[in-house]
Amino acid sequence: ASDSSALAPAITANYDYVIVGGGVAGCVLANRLSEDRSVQVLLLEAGPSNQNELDLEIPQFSQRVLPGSRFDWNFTTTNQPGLGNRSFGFQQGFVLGGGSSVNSMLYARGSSGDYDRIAQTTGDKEWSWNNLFPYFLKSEIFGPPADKHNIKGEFNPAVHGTHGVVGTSLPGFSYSLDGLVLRAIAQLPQEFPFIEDYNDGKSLGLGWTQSTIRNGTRSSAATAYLSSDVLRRTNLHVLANAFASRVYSSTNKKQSIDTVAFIQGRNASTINVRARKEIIISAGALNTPRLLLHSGIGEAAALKALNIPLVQNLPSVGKNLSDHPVILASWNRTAPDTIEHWNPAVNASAAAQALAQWESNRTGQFADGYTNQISFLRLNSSDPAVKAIFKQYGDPAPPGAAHFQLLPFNGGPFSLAAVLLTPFSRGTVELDPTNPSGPPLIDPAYYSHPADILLMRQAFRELIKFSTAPVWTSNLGAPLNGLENVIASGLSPSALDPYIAASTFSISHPIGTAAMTGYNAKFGVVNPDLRVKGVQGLRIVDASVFPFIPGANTQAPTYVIAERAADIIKGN
Ligand SMILES: Cc1cc2nc3c(=O)[nH]c(=O)nc-3n(C[C@H](O)[C@H](O)[C@H](O)COP(=O)(O)OP(=O)(O)OC[C@H]3O[C@@H](n4cnc5c(N)ncnc54)[C@H](O)[C@@H]3O)c2cc1C
Repeated sequence: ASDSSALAPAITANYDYVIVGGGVAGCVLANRLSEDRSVQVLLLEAGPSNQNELDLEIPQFSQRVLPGSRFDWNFTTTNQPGLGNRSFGFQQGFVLGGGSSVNSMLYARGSSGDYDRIAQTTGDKEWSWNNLFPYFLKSEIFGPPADKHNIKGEFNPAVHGTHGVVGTSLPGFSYSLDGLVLRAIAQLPQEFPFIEDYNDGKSLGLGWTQSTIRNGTRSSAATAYLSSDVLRRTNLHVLANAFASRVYSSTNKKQSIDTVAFIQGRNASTINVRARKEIIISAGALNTPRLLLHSGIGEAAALKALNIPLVQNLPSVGKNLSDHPVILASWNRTAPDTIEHWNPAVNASAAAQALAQWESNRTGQFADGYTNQISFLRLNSSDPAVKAIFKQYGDPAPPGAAHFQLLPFNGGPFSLAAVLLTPFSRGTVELDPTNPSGPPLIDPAYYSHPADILLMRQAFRELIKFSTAPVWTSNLGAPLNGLENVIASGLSPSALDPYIAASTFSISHPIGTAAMTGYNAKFGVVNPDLRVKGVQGLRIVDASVFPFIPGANTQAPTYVIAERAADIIKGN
């Protein structure tokens, strides 16, 4: 299954394009660039193949793939002063398909303002929502849910692609919780309006989750863009278990990058491949800056301290790391259809039955994702506390865009997650001076900007408001894990802030560490055409190029960046 030789024929010394990283962006590029059969494309992926891995196919298994599995890079953050000095695992996909092979499959594009802001700040209007919209449709193939229920009123067909490759669909298994959530928003329609489709670029409210699931099976960048017919292209070479350690120039012009050094498998010797046209780094927001720094592209002083010869002084490499912090609030809930009911450790026969059903026709509980509703919500700017934050720090969301997301999880206990979509804090990815070739130092710097704790407090207050809808009175039990004290305190900052610090974790949406800025900007890593500033032959295409974190789960935005990048590279 994860035999890389099944994917790749013999390596040669030269290709037209060498793509480093077979995740969301890398798979898109491998597919689109190799559509031209006259060019030779090599895709290098550090992790194993995704093929024949049941854990990566069954949607409901997404939560058991990570953390700490062989499909995770197993990174850890540095100690976070904003979180009581805790550090924790920062999950990233280590497998063909990258994050999309292991993630929670939520499909969300963000608001038009997320993209218009990129267009504005980079001076390239082609990055605007209106221009990118066709690329969303190009990448997507929207299909029926696993249970084939009538989905009229649950989405807007006008904003979805039906001829693309990444499968998307609405929930394919219903739970008693679904009815409770809908009743809760009907009881609090001002704060939590229903939205038919949150993917039209402007919708705020709570609606049915769209997930990257097709025919009851995870649709990842690998299954979608590297399907068997694409892998049969003789001009596309996909190599798994191939870790790129450096990009460099084979000539005496050190800023003309044309070679990738990589190692395939443990203890293997280094292989060098040349790209006749260009090298594209798509290693993700944590590994892309790591590879750039190892290649001498980064802040001159930091590289000198590490004895890495300087190729290009770009102080912004590894800076501007942004991520969505998330906190959970949980209550006791007993119901016959919480997810635990199908957990093999809790109910082996129900789990075996669900597996048999999934194997026979790709339906049932295992064909569904983890949360059947999703929301995109703005903080209420007429609330005095919110007003004060915006007055002092500015409104971090583009006009009409969400500040936070609430996600209900059908567990017993029942949990509500609050995700801060618009953090001000910026962190870093650096090489570890004590072990430069080891894992990078990842410092998301949560709540290092004073506004973020205030914003998270407000998001949490909204979460608690949601939990006061009358429907929950008879359907939820006691609050858990210290939440009872926070509620008893009337959500006072002295109780709330320690709760937030203790329960914040990452939703694994890192971006921004090789940010795109205008051609004449004094900072940033890539130009609007995604070429590395001051370097020839090298482009970056992945989540690291976002200058601002989108107000959405980050895979759909990354798919669209990569689709447009493919056209830029092909000169379309
Ligand atoms: C646990 C988890 C849950 C998530 N849930 C969601 C969700 O529900 N919805 C959503 O929209 N987003 C979600 N995301 C985020 C989403 O998956 C990412 O935003 C997306 O994958 C980013 O794409 P990328 O191309 O930038 O990087 P990735 O998809 O991470 O791809 C990078 C690839 O490069 C490879 N690589 C790295 N370094 C090297 C090297 N030196 N040599 C060779 N290969 C290398 C990696 O192994 C990886 O396969 C989640 C992510 C995780 C980890």
